[in-house]
Amino acid sequence: MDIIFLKEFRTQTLIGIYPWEKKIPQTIELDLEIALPSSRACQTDHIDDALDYSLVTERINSMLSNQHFSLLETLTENIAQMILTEFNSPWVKVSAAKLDVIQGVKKLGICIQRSRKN
Ligand SMILES: Nc1nc2c(c(=O)[nH]1)N=C([C@H](O)[C@@H](O)CO)CN2
Repeated sequence: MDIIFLKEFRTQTLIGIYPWEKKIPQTIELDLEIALPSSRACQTDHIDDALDYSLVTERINSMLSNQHFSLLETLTENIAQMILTEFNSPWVKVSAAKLDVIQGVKKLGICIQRSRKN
């Protein structure tokens, strides 16, 4: 299985359970592993045969700029389901972390793995 990975992808979004978190965007850090539907690009060297990772970051930025999630759980689930359906990936791992939100904890978050149901 071939995998595209994106590490320490930082983006801004409204996230959290508290009233201030519904108004003030926070930086979150995403780590993604995206299984590829095909390894064709390894032979052809054509972007049309690849999963274009720049489209993934654009789509995530667009999703997160238009929505507020209360929980990191729902944020990661929405990203995972979008990647499985829109990018035809068979399997995805999504981690999302908040930075410096609890004293003494540099990063905290959640990591989920999801597979496409055929
Ligand atoms: N399991 C979770 N616990 C908590 C979350 C969360 O998203 N998932 N969020 C918060 C608050 O929004 C907090 O991060 C604000 O500092 C608390 N617990």
